[in-house]
Amino acid sequence: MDPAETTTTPSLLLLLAPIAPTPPPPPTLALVGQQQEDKKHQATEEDAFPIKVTMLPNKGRSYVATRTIQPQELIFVAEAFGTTMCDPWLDCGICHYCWAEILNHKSQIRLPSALPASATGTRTGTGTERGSKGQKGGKGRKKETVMVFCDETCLEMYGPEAAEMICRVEEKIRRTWSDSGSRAWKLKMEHCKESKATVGPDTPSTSSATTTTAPHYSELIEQAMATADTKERILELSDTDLGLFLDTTWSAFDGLISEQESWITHPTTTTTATTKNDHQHNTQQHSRTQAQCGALFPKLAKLLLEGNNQATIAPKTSDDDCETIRLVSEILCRRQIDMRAATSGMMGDGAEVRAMFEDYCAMQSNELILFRQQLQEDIHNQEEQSDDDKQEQEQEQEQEEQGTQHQDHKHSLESKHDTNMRQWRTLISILPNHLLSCFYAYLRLRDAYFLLSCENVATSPSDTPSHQERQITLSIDNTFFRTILYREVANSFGIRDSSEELLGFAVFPRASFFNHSCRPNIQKKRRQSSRDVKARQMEYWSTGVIKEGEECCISYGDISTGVGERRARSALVILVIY
Ligand SMILES: C[S@@+](CC[C@H](N)C(=O)[O-])C[C@H]1O[C@@H](n2cnc3c(N)ncnc32)[C@H](O)[C@@H]1O
Repeated sequence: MDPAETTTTPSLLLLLAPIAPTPPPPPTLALVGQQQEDKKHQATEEDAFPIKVTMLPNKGRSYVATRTIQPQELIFVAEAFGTTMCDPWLDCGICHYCWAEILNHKSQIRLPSALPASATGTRTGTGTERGSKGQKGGKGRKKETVMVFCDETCLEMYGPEAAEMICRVEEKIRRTWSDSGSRAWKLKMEHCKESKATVGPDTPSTSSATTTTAPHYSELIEQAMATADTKERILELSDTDLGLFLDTTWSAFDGLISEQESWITHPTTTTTATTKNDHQHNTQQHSRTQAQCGALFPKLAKLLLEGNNQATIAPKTSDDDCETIRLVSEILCRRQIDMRAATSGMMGDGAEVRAMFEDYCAMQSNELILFRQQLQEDIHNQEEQSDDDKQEQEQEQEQEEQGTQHQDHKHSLESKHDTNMRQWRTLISILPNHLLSCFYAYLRLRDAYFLLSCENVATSPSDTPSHQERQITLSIDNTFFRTILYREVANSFGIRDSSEELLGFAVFPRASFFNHSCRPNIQKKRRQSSRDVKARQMEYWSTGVIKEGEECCISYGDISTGVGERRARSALVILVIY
């Protein structure tokens, strides 16, 4: 974003309902430091933006005062970039945009996820009494996936296309994964024993036809195992090496999923199957229906993520997963909408209050720290196992090793694919359980996006041009997913209502450079007014005099508050806003 634009464009939000005092608009995070330097030479001291980002020893980046800040000064306003509502509140009269309670308003907008493909946007329904907060969790989940908004203003601010897409993603996930047990679909993996058999309508039936340029997942698995092959060795890796190890492992997982997707995208597939016993080549024709595609991923998850003795992976999509998935989807939607607006030069007012995806990416990632913490916990839990368990495990391990040796003997008969899967299982057995849960959430997300993209391809010709213009298509790879996930866990704020009920989480990139202090000199305050778009914004006020050069800190609240509230955030600091 052009810094000049951030200081000259008036904020729509501020114009609509200004509050006093109005602070100077904050610049884009990435430009904060530079802009403050520039401002020093232009503005009087009182006008100068009062804080800048500085590196502090052992604390990383932090906001410090660029001048004396008086008590009760409004430092800046930030708007949530990504939000996610806790599952019980999804259809309980809380506006998804401004978080206001809208029980008594009659203009709720409901967005059934099963919109016809030709729908031009949203369906406006009449507000109903159902969905009061009192119903929270009481009557179970309704079949309809909805997002409710105070009125069209809130919906428009949120983005109707984003809301629609998020509903569709969620419904896909819940439908596809809920009855996985009843489906009887055989994975291609079970048929195709050639490690690199390529799929496609015109693919010759030989494994040498592979055209992949990226390393095959088997190479990536080998690469990861060569870096570290036990939990303890992983813990010894430097930050750089651990980063590479995680990149490689996630890319291997991506490769395994992509192989399945490429198989589905070509409805008539010719594969070469080499059986263990007679090495005969069989050509099989497969036709994939939507239902079959939908059934593939739960099977894939079972195949890929089973085998870790310690794994406690939920067989169904959990509410926690859905919260994470909604947040990731919202951020991806917002990114696409912003990119479109930037391309068309229509960023609109309020751009200086709003954060952009680049601001989100500038936040601190907690991936490495979280990984190490979880691995240490896993090791600690393992050590606490009773001697009996250990003995049992040793026996199992012995048998496994014997089996492995036996398998090695039979290596010439074993397919390359079986070997790959064995290696993959060995790799995931040394990963923390929490990472496997992340793999699950990622798989669910990719699955939903993939199925939706199949639907879009099938239905888009009948769409109106205006709908196509606004339509969002989501796709994700592991890098994007991790960028979003591990920044969110380190930086999200819990959003609470007046009775301190946790409604959901939101990320305010502008506020992400505030470090924690038990004696904070900055206080955060959510704009509360009902049906006011500003309710999605956060204000940061000084609590007393802050001298030039002094660090500006907020209180992250009771650190233990967040633990257990959300699996994805376990063991992390949760910023709590009242
Ligand atoms: C919201 S971010 C704050 C900005 C962060 N320092 C950065 O460089 O992006 C939260 C992270 O900052 C660090 N942090 C926050 N408060 C701290 C403190 N009082 N002492 C040391 N580190 C702190 C921790 O790494 C924490 O996970």
